[in-house]
Amino acid sequence: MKKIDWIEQTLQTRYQEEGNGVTSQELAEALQLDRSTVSRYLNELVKTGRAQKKAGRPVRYFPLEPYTDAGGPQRRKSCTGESELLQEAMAALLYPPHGLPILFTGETGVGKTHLAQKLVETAIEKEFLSKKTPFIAFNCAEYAQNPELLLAQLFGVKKGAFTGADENKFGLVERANSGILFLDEIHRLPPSGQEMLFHLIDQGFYRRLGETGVERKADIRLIGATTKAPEKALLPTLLRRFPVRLEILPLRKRPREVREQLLEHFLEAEAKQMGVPLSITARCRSFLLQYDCPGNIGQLKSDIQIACARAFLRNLETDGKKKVTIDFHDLPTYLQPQRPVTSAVKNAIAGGNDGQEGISGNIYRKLTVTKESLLKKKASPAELAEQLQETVNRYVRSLSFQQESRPVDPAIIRVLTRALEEGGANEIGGISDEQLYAIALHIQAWRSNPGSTRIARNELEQVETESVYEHLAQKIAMLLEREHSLRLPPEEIKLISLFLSLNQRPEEQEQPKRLIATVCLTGEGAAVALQSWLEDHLPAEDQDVEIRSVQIDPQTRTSEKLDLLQREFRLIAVAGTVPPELDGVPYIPAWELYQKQGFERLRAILAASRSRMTAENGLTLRPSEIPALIEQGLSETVIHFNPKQFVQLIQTKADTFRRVFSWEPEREIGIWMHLGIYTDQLLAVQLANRRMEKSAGVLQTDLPPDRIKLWEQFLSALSTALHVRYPPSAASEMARLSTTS
Ligand SMILES: Nc1ncnc2c1ncn2[C@@H]1O[C@H](COP(=O)(O)OP(=O)(O)OP(=O)(O)O)[C@@H](O)[C@H]1O
Repeated sequence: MKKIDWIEQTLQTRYQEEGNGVTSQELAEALQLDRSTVSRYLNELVKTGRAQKKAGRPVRYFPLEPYTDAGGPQRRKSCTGESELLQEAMAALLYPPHGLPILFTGETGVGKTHLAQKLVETAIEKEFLSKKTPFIAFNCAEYAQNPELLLAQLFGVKKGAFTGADENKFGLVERANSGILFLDEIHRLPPSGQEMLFHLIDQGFYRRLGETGVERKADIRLIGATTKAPEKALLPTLLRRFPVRLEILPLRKRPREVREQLLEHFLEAEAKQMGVPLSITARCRSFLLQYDCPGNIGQLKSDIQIACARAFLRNLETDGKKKVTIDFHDLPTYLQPQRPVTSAVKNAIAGGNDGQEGISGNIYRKLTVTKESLLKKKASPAELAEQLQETVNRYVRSLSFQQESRPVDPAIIRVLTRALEEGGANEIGGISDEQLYAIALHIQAWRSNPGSTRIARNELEQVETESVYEHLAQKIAMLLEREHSLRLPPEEIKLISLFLSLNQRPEEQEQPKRLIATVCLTGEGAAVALQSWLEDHLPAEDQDVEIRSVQIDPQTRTSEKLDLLQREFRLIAVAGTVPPELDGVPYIPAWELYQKQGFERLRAILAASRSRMTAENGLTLRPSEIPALIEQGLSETVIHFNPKQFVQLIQTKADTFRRVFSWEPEREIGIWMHLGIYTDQLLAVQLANRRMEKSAGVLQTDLPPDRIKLWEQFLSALSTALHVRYPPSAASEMARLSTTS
């Protein structure tokens, strides 16, 4: 940076701190420059209109224009209303000699990451930083379940630091040297990591994991971000290292103009992608400007993207019209409680809450290309409509924000549940939750606007449903009338019986579709990114595999959505940043999947799941293929023991286990993978000298003792070979996992 810019910018910062002008002596001290040099530059700034001075003794200098505004008034009015924050952050980022660490706080989706990126871009644009300045962004939540790995990612690892660390690896701190390190969800750093970080901030030195000798030097400017109250989430010692803390307000607390500007900005961006003129109805615009948006800018953006995709689809279907207009019905379904149930609602119920960033690629181009290729293949209009709708549904699923916020009246759910119970729904195989929700939403829609559902009575009457569903639907109608004075017309009752009957078909007739769940702690970041990556990379023969992103509860490691999905699909693998509590389903960490071996492992799982699909034709995975698959699977996942040795140990006992538990091959792989990952986690805890998790003692179980014994013996052999200590409950836990319920 040029000296004059440096002086101008320090003048800015000082002025903000002190408010009543700065003397050349004060500036000279702050910058450790000679006073006469500083005076010279200050006068130059005054001459060129970038500062002003107030006569007196001593003379005081004031900044004139915020330096972030070199882009002129247009820029200052940037759609984000963020210029003051940027200005403050810029002053901190460039504060000599190495910048001051900055902490952005604010609810999810307020734009913390966006602001950090913008800050660095602006600094580069204005040549305060060189174009080559590295900017490394890392989300600490992604490895929070494995603190060792998290620290290894950040600080690097020394070869041999632990089993599996077979080469020296440098960390992100090294990559960010002489540049900027952005740590999102910084509160996820374990205390030891927070300590390493403030040592780095204070001293400019750090060590790779496992290194003991000389420290390494790194000169980084640090930006942290957190959704938590920093006083509660960070160690006080680290918190004190952040002299500049900037809170980004949630959308609801920001002026209306900010929302207007954001709306314009996102619409413009979508119009650009569409390549056709885009407009929006007044009703829709005013809705978007005032609706409750708990996911902040991220949600507003994804809601607008959904509306645009739907409007574009309508335009594509009606053809001819060259202009796309977004109207109220294009808004995401969960914003429209009075909207009748469509297949999109059903899909959204099974798949919502999928995040903000959207699937990769341009949805409009995808739609246009799909349409053209289907037309070439001479697809029927119905097929065309179905395919296009499905493309939009996938997109909506990947963007839909917080399905939980879709309101369903619990009173209606209660009536439905009671009617189904009393009507004997269990005897016909039960009704799924998704189905229940779809019906509840429909009834709710009908109640708030009885004319809106426009049911074609005559057509419905021609559709046959079995009497058992008609009976159930009658029962629902009766209870609704009795308890809520809601009298459903006959066509509505018929429709409900159709909803009920639809549920039964797929399970009886077809194999459920295969599913890969991508998971992370928010269900939005890594999970969505992985979902779209997988959608682009699935082998041709596995294109039928459904991929859904899911949030995992950090405490329980479970997910209701995943439970729901498993009723509809056959879950063959989970990939992501947190291994969920799941029996017998292989888990592939995200970082591994992006590497060759990880992807190979996924291919193996896909192939195994395909052969299981054709198992009825006698094509199934052979037991002899299993060890190689496990070894391959574990080789990139585990770092604390040698997978080859582990597999050899398994093979000594594999036949016995197979005989006792009669696993299917896929299940067997899952069980061994589970044990491997579990063992690795235990070793990680033990190696880090952390207290071993409190064992619940031997589990109360009614499993046959010989099965538990078998596991006890095997775990004891593993204990000796791998130097791992299993808690007393491990054997019964493994026996429970491996026993088919
Ligand atoms: N001022 C803005 N102008 C344009 N787009 C923005 C702005 N702020 C945020 N966005 C967009 O909104 C989305 C969410 O923003 P971002 O990821 O920065 O939020 P965050 O506060 O970091 O959220 P989280 O805490 O969940 O990580 C991103 O797609 C981002 O590009």
